[in-house]
Amino acid sequence: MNPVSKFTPKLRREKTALSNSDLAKKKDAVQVFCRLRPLQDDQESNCIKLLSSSVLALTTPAESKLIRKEVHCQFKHIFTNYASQKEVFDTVAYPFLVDLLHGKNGLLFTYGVTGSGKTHTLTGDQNNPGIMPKCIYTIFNTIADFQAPKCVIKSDRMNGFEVQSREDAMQDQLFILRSASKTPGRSNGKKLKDKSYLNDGAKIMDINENNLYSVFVSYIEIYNNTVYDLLDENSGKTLQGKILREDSQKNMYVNGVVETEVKSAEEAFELFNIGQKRKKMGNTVLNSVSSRSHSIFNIRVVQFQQLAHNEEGQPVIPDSNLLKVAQLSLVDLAGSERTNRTQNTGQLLREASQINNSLLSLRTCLEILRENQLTGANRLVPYRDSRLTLLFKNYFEGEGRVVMIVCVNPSAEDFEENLQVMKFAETTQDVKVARAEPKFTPHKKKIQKKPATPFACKSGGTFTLGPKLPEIKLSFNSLEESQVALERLLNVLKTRRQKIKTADEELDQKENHFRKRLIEIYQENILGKSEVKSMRAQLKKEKQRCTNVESKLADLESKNGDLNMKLRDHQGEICALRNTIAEKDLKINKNILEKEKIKQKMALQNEKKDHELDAKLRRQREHLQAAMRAKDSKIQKVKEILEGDFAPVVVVETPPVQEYVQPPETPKQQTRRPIGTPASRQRRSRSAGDVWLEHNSVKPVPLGTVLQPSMKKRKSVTKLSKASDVTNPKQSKYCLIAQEQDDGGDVETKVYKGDIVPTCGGGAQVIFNDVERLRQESPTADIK
Ligand SMILES: Nc1ncnc2c1ncn2[C@@H]1O[C@H](COP(=O)(O)OP(=O)(O)OP(=O)(O)O)[C@@H](O)[C@H]1O
Repeated sequence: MNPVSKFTPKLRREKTALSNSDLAKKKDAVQVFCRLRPLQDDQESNCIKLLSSSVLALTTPAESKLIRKEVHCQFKHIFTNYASQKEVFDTVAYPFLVDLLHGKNGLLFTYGVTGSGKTHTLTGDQNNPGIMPKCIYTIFNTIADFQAPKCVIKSDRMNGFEVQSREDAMQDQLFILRSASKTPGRSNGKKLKDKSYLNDGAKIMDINENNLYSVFVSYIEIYNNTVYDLLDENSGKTLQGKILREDSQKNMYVNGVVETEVKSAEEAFELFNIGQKRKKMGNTVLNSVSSRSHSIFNIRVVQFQQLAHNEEGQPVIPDSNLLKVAQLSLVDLAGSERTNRTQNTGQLLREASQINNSLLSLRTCLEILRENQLTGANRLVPYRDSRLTLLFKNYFEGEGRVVMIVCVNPSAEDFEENLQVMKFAETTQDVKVARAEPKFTPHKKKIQKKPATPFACKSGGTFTLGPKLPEIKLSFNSLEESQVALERLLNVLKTRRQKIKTADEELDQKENHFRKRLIEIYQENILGKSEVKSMRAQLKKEKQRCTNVESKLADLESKNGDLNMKLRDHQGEICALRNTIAEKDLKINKNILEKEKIKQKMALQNEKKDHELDAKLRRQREHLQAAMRAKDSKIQKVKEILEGDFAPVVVVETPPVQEYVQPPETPKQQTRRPIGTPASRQRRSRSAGDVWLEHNSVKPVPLGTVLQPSMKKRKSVTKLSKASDVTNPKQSKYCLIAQEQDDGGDVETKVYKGDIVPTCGGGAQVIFNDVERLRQESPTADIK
């Protein structure tokens, strides 16, 4: 049975009128909610303080290097870390569903730092379902009794919907069943209850019960600024990028996106799970299951008024133009990341930079929108900077309600990122978007009606010329009977003629209608042809542009190649020059080293010479001093001899002074020439061992050397005051120790040694036969 449209296109004109005047007046600010997630660890420090149910304070953590401050942020409502998924759904998403089932669009997106709970809020898990599963359940709980037959409404993959005949719908249903049984992963929503979520039975109360509803879902992701269809079965393992297009009503849509009709929540979840498996996820330091792309789960509800049922009890379906279409986009944005915290590298780092770029574009667009609205400026909003903003362009320009949930991890570690998130939230709240109005399908495509057979009668039976011709039996016997038969024949012929005339008229009418239709088709064909022609021209232009760009690219590439060659040459030259420089540097360094060595050598030689000269000088000086001292001591001794009452002392001539004089080992008397020694004096007996008379005139500086005068038995005196000091017959040896210290601290010790020889007068005389000299140089003398 072909569907018959019972509507006039009036409603459409009403909609256009609304969009021009009323929409411009009714504007609502974007609603921004905040949801705090629980801290992972109770010990973690918190940077967020709740001041009321809509205001929070963000405080700089003590360990931060930033100046300490408290930033206050206001939201439509703040959900604390204790808030349940139901509370979030009831407050944020429920109003969206009311709108959706009344034909109004909506965009709900979660925004926040990675790991702040965006996916948890939007999807949740089986026991704790988030906004998406709750929305799906609520829709099906509500429209359970008002669902349109499957496949009667069909997506045209160009953002529009078309109405199918029941036969086509049946065929499509069969096709779906067959392909579902062939595809191992698909179970047509029947066996997937175990993968489902908890249904709390929520419903929307005031829907239009005269309408029938069809629900369609699509699931896309924007990864590295490319749009992918997560439900595209034909792409194989690698998803193909999709392009964004504008439909006739300037709505952005993903060209060729798979939009599947679902008849139960489970079917929707099955598709969501299929898409979820294809979604790009990553394991980062901050979240083990981190979304690396922005994912968009679209729910579209198509509704139409059910005016009548046909003889078979099937609803009569209206024209495609009168379908009311509304869309709810649930967007899970990838988390903003600071690379120094996530420590991402390679692919993850590239992804993060793309994520941050697209979020930055979103922020820029909203900032410019706000500026335009606040100042009346007309700055171009750069929606085209990223696929994310381009896709949602219509929402920000008044295609529906926009709500953002800012997810926040209150951990002090997230402070700096949270600060940025709060700034963005502030900007977003100031943006106003036109209030959503019910939308009708943007596509005008009508179903193909089968052309009526010109000769078919309305009842659908075969064409007859009317009642059968009566049998005529003419008889000359009964003229009356013949007359009646002829009249009956005449009547039948008249009826037939009338019928033929009516058929002729009908035929003419149909012919006219057919001709008219033919002309229409011809005109459409001409229009189509001219459209094709203009598109071909455009394509040609584009191709030409492409060729130009390609040739430019080739030029640039060859130039680039030349430049690279030159660069390589220059690099080679630079390398050679560097090598030469390095060699020269090496030589210079060698020369410097040699010079340094020569200098050191010369300095050493100079020093040596200086030392030698010094030593020579010192020796000469000492020699002179010694000579002087010898003279002095001679004079002194002569004096003492003259003054004393003991025998005159014979002084041994001092040997020439040396640097260091070792005490003589062998009998020195043999080598020394005694001066003035009395020839025949008796020497004291030495059988009992020599006893030394040690004469220390002053307190001597302790020698502290191994060279000590060898005196086994000794008697020490500091002064010879009496003659008996010398004449004691036990003493046979005399030793005089004298010390001198010069200005430089050098000490010179002299040990004069001699034999005590008794004199004939009963006195004694000392015959000096040896002198030992020990010079001790002060270690600091050289430094001076
Ligand atoms: N309100 C909450 N209550 C309980 N657990 C939460 C809440 N919010 C988040 N979580 C948990 O925190 C973890 C990270 O959350 P989620 O994956 O939702 O972060 P995300 O913002 O989507 O991160 P990304 O941007 O990296 O994808 C998950 O294990 C999630 O269960």
